[in-house]
Amino acid sequence: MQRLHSRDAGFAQAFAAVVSDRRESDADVARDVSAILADVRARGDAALADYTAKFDGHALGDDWRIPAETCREAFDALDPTLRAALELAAERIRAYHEAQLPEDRDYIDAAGVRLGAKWRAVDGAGLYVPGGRAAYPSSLLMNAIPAKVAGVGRLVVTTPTPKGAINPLVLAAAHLAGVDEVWRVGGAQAIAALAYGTGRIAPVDVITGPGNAWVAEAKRQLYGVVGIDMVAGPSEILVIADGQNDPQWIAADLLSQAEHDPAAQAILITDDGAFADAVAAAVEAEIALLPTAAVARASWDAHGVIIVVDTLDEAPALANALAAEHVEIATDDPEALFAGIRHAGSVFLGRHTPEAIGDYVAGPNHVLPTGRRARFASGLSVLDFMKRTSFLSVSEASLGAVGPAAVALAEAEGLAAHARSIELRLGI
Ligand SMILES: NC(=O)c1ccc[n+]([C@@H]2O[C@H](COP(=O)([O-])OP(=O)(O)OC[C@H]3O[C@@H](n4cnc5c(N)ncnc54)[C@H](O)[C@@H]3O)[C@@H](O)[C@H]2O)c1
Ligand SMILES: N[C@H](CO)Cc1c[nH]c[nH+]1
Ligand SMILES: [Zn+2]
Repeated sequence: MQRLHSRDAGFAQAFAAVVSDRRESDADVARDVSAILADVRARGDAALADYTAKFDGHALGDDWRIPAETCREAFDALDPTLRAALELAAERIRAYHEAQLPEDRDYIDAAGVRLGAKWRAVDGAGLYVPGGRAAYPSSLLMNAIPAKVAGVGRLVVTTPTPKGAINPLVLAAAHLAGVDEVWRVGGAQAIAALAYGTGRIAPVDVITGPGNAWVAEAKRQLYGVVGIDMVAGPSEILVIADGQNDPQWIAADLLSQAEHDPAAQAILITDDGAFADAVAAAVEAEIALLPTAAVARASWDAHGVIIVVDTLDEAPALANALAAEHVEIATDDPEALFAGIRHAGSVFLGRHTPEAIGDYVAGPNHVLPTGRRARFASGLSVLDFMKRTSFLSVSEASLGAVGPAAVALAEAEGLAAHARSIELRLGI
């Protein structure tokens, strides 16, 4: 962990280095991913099986696809408390995303031209559910429920099953969310299979979901062959906290994201130096209690940052430069700082809103842009599974009103056939 003070000489340079920290994807990852994508495109299922053996330690036999029946059985066998938790999460995620459904437009403008747009779902969506270091039934719900709400016809999940171990809660979530296909493949190779198709897996139109550096880079490289939601890579949290917080709570919040991945990042901004010390000590005490200590330790040591500022008024500008996936504001009046936050995947307001509540049950999507992409991207939504087709209808009268201007522009562009197609109808 590195500790900075905004008053120190050299802070601007040190902070710039934090902002440009390339945790997610370096040249090696990009090169390895492009080789994997090319190989899956060329060799299909054989390449998928090879990479699954290499990275997941699992030999695919006749068990590539998990039958719907197995998912239903996993759901039926759930412990009642876990089943209720999954159902609560699903209900809340569904309600939040139903409110995102866009409305078609159809109207006649002042010139008498009928104009509008129709929203339609994609035919097939590939939903990446991470599974390398942890299993993510919550990410299955976060992917599949918006896709269902959008009206996608075919929902295809890919998820790695390291050493062949299948997480039953992921299967139960697939049943609950109405997923059509579950394939036991992960990593860049799974993204390639979804984009190009293989002998077994038919291609999809859009790929969504989070993953580690290889998954995120594969989606980035394949954009254009398929649609993607955004690049949702290793998790990040920025906590802005005054000295009135319990240091243990804040330490736990920082570690909640550090434990995802050695490439994850947790940052604290505070205006209280003694509180910064207390949080640093609490992180050490909390890490010792975690079964995920090794990953959390690697992330905190390599990418953790504590920044002490003179006043929290400095925090929004720093937060906007970081454009973090998650921003927690733990103060009495979080709205005051929230007003200045322009770039963040999701913001958690107040001392009783830990980021982890958003990971599971709050309702907004936890698939969020990382690596400063919140400057231009948003969290996964129903709209990522839909596209808009515009339409127009021009009557003889309204062609008379707007047609001559189009003819003038076509002639100015030197495109005579364009001009004629309008002029002939105008009888010119
Ligand atoms: N941004 C978000 O919205 C969000 C949400 C949830 C999780 N996450 C992130 O998802 C990630 C989950 O990562 P994970 O590793 O547990 O699961 P994962 O499924 O994303 O990755 C596992 C796969 O990575 C591939 N891989 C691992 N090492 C490789 C190597 N050296 N070369 C090529 N491929 C390799 C393997 O194919 C393996 O199957 C974490 O980074 C977590 O922070 C992000
Ligand atoms: N924090 C992750 C997004 O960065 C989502 C998640 C799923 N399960 C636990 N956490
Ligand atoms: Zn999380």
